[in-house]
Amino acid sequence: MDPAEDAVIAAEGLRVEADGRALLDGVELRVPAGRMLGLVGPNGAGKTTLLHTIAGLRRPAGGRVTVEGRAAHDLRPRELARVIAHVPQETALAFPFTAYEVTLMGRHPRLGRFALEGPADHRAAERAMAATGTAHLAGRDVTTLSGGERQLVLLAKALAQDTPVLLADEPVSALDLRHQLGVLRLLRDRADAGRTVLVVLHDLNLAARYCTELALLAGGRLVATGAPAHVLTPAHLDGAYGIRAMVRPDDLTGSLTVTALENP
Ligand SMILES: Nc1ncnc2c1ncn2[C@@H]1O[C@H](COP(=O)(O)OP(=O)(O)OP(=O)(O)O)[C@@H](O)[C@H]1O
Repeated sequence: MDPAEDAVIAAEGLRVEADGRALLDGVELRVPAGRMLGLVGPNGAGKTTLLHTIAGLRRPAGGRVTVEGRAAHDLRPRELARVIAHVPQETALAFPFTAYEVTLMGRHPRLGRFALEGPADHRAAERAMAATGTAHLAGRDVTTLSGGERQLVLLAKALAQDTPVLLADEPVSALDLRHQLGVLRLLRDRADAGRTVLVVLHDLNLAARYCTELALLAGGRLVATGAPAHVLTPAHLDGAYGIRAMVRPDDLTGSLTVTALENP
């Protein structure tokens, strides 16, 4: 991440606390447009907390985080939703809307007060469902969908929102292999088209393969940021996860693969 480039997402000395404990401390991050940043790190490292803070759901206790130059928690929710789409880690859906209605809700921040969706909104929803392979679920009650189907519909909703910034918290955690690759390709294509994507991933091999850069978080602090080859080193992985790991380029994809070894 070149500090000279304009950052769409920027964190400076970011500190977030809960119950007097630091969940994030001294986080420095700059993500320019056109990048797909993979946020990786062990359970409880602070990945979701960082995503929530960028999305304005948490207020920093120190430092600052900005999106397109403005602090997310200072923006009104509708304003914010025109800039950031957020795919949450939790995919539970309480109300029996259809998958199409849920996807179309992604358009609501763009509508005027009391305005109804127009043809452009319906087209955006249909495109998002086609892109996520969920068109066949359009008429289904979302409370009856499988975990993976729900995850894809929530991604469709975020895509329909059509924002310059997309935050996705473990968006492939419930997906089969084909859908994992499809979703990560979709996110990478959006980044390559000039949007900014921040994605939390546990699978380091997929992270190395699809992300333009990685940020490795542990204990609320950034261990390393930059190109996958800079971040995914045995020393960093030992420091963050406490594992011994081999890191090699994959013969077929050329991207790095991490093989974690059991402790002797
Ligand atoms: N509201 C809260 N009050 C107290 N502690 C919290 C709160 N929210 C999160 N934490 C703690 O902050 C730490 C970071 O949580 P976070 O959800 O950001 O981790 P994560 O890296 O996303 O983890 P995972 O990979 O398990 O999803 C955890 O130890 C969690 O227990």
